[in-house]
Amino acid sequence: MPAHSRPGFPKAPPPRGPNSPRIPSFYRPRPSATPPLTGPRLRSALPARKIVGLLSELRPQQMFLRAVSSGLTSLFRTPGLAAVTAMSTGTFVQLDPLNYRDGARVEPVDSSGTEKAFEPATGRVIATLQCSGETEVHLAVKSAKAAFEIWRKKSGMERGQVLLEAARLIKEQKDAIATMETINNGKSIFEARLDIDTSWQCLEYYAGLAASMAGEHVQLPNGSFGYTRREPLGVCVGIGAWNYPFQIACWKSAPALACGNAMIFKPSPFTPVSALLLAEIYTKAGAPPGLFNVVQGGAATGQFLCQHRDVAKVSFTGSVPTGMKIMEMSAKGIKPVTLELGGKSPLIIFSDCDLEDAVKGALVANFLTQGQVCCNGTRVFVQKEIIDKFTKEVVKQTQNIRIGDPLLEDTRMGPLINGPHLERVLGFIKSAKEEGATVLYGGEPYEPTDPKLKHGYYMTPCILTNCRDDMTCVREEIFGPVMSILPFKTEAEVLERANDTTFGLAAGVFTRDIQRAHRVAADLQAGTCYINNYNVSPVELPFGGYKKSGEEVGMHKPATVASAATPVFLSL
Ligand SMILES: NC(=O)c1ccc[n+]([C@@H]2O[C@H](COP(=O)([O-])OP(=O)(O)OC[C@H]3O[C@@H](n4cnc5c(N)ncnc54)[C@H](O)[C@@H]3O)[C@@H](O)[C@H]2O)c1
Repeated sequence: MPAHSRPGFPKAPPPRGPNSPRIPSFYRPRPSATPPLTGPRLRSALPARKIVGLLSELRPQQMFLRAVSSGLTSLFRTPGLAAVTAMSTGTFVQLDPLNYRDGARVEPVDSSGTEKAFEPATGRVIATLQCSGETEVHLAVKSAKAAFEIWRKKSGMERGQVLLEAARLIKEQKDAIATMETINNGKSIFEARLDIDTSWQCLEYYAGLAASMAGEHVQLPNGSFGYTRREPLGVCVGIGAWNYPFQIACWKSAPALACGNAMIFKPSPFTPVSALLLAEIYTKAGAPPGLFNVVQGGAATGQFLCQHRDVAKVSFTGSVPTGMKIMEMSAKGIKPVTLELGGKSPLIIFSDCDLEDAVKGALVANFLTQGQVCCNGTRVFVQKEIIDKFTKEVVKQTQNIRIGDPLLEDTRMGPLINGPHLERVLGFIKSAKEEGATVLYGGEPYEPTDPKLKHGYYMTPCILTNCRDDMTCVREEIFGPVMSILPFKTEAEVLERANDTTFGLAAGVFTRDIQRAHRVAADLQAGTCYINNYNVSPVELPFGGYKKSGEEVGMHKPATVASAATPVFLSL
């Protein structure tokens, strides 16, 4: 999941009707007299739940911020999330409990160890989380089951109202949530705000769907009739990645809750903080306590969740190797699973493109969130006639990307998520050079001039040329700001090379030839294909993958985003 608010795209969708292509997958499929349908019938649905309001309004006594300024350390109660908005890099520490159960923050009753969460911009520890043990996971499931019994009896309209209120609260607190996201994840505040927009939009979207998801009436011979009902699955588990922490929590919980389920969400241990804000918002919006619980932890906690006999479904966002384990565990319990996994997506730039847009598109496809985006178009295929011109311009624009304190308004690239990940990304660049690639620009550790950022995990965005399809940097997901440029001659050739991958999350094409654009989009084996744009993710469209990028059981329903908007420009 991306997850993915994308700049330059039309604004907030209104709630949609039942015929929308994006059907939640958290309903229990029911036997039907009619031939099986794709979409609603094949998919299942997640739990719905209220939003708990602001931290300050809910439990001011539990929210502390440690402010470090001018060498002095003070501990004070926050006057609310608004205080977070006003915070600067290097000052936030989260001391509240990070689990959420029965409508309140709690410490887990048992734990399988602790994990430290960092502020990537400074390398400071901002939270130490207790990894929930088996007993805590069981308590979270028990609490969610009780909430489910209340929630499943609500009408779709009632569930939609709670989701709408939650969306409103997110909107109201957008800047504060975005600030928290930037502090814990490192993405620029400019991007974090866009993520929060697609978060509340998702809740609004499913709020609109909730009341209209219905079963069918079927006429039978001799005046008899039959009908189908749409029933929620029960307690669903959401497991998230660290690159879009709040947005992933919303994108998983909104469809689940809209369909009448309860959800237990486990964030990545790298980004434990913002899911709590969503839990509090749901509670404040009127969800019964327990409907959206948060348990913190790593692999062991995730396994307890997946293996729990009362968990009906697992929705996972993360890497392919973990996705395989999740699928295996879920198979043992005959549980449906949704997998949103990694990618190595192609971006194809034909010589008849609008070059300026194509360059912007390549930047957006590679450097958002410091390149830590699942659907990034990191294999940039450029037609030979324009490759020199394209490369020169893309290097020029990349040099202008402002790297630094992610909370500053004009920063466009912040730090990577942590030290080991930065080392891993730099390792890919080293091996690319060893295999014969040329670094045209970047790919080095970077130290911003501001001394408080000295221990942050920064690097310069990297552009590689002289790449071949068989190189490690071209085949494997790097998950960092590394663009590989590859020349091509013909449409047929580039299609074959673009599809020659075990992934299939996204793809892009830049051309002025409208017929070619749609022909190529149709032949690309990818869950989403962008035409003359990249990395826009409207909530109305499905987001899934081919091959190892993951998908729900069922037919591929690839989305093509043919954009009239210009790709957002990353440099200032
Ligand atoms: N397709 C999408 O929508 C999408 C969106 C965002 C990120 N991603 C992918 O996510 C990956 C990066 O995220 P990551 O590093 O957090 O991935 P990861 O697979 O390491 O971890 C993802 C989550 O799974 C948990 N986990 C790890 N081992 C587990 C186990 N054995 N059982 C249960 N849970 C377990 C982690 O604690 C974390 O919450 C990239 O590959 C990226 O492409 C995909």
